[in-house]
Amino acid sequence: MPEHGDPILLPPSEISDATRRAEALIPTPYGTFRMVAYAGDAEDYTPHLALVHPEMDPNSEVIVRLHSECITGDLFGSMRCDCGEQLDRSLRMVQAGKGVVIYLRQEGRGIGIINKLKAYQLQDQGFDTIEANIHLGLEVDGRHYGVAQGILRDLGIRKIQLLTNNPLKVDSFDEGPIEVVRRLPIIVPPVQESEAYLKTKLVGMGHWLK
Ligand SMILES: Nc1nc2c(ncn2[C@@H]2O[C@H](COP(=O)(O)OP(=O)(O)OP(=O)(O)O)[C@@H](O)[C@H]2O)c(=O)[nH]1
Ligand SMILES: [Zn+2]
Repeated sequence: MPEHGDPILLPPSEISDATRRAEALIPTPYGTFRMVAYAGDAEDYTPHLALVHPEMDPNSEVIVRLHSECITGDLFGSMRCDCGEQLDRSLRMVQAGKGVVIYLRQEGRGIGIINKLKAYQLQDQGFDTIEANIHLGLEVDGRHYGVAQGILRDLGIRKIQLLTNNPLKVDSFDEGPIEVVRRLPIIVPPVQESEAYLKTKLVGMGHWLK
C-alpha cells in the first residue's frame, strides 16, 4: 500500500483493446458529437465513451481530453473538485478544435462512487485526498489509460494534443504508438470548497497547476 509521500507508480501503459459496441450522433448545447461506446461485452452498462467531433480529422494533431468519471462533479456540479468545470471546458474546446473527449468510467480515480463518498467523509474529518484513500486501504490513483490508447487507435488517431494538468496521463503515452505532441493546460481556479483538493493535486500529486 502506498504511504503518503511515496512516489505514485506509473500506470501501466500497455494498450488495451477497445471494442466498439455502438455509436450515434448526439446534439448538445456545445454542438453535435458522435458518441461511440466501447465495452467488453454487450451487457456492460458502464462502457467508456468517446465524444468525437463529426469532422475530426484523424491525420491531424487531434485535441484530446481523457476525462475520468466524477458523477458528483460532472453530473451534479459538486464544488469539491474541478471535474465538472474541466468537462465543460473540454467539451467546448473539443468542439472548437474538432477533437475528442474520452470519458473513462474510472470514478473516484478508480475506487468507485461508494468509496469516494467514504473518502469525502474522511476528508471532512481532516484527511486529505491521498490520506483518505490510504486510510480506506485503497490505491491513491488506480486508473489505467491503456484503454484510452486503444480507443484512440480505433479512431485512427496517431498524434494528439492532450488537455490535462496531470503528469501521469502524459507519461502513460510514453511507450505506446500515440504521440503527445503538446500538452494543453486546463486549469480551473479554486473555490473555497475545492481549495484543499486542488492543493493536494499540486503538492501531493505533482499536477501542473501553476
Ligand atoms: N478518490 C478520490 N477521487 C476523487 C476525489 N475528487 C475527485 N476524484 C476523482 O478524480 C478523478 C479526476 O479525473 P480527471 O479530471 O480526469 O483527472 P485529473 O487526475 O484531475 O487530471 P486532469 O487531466 O488534469 O484533470 C475523477 O475520477 C474523480 O471522480 C477525491 O477526493 N477522492
Ligand atoms: Zn470530481
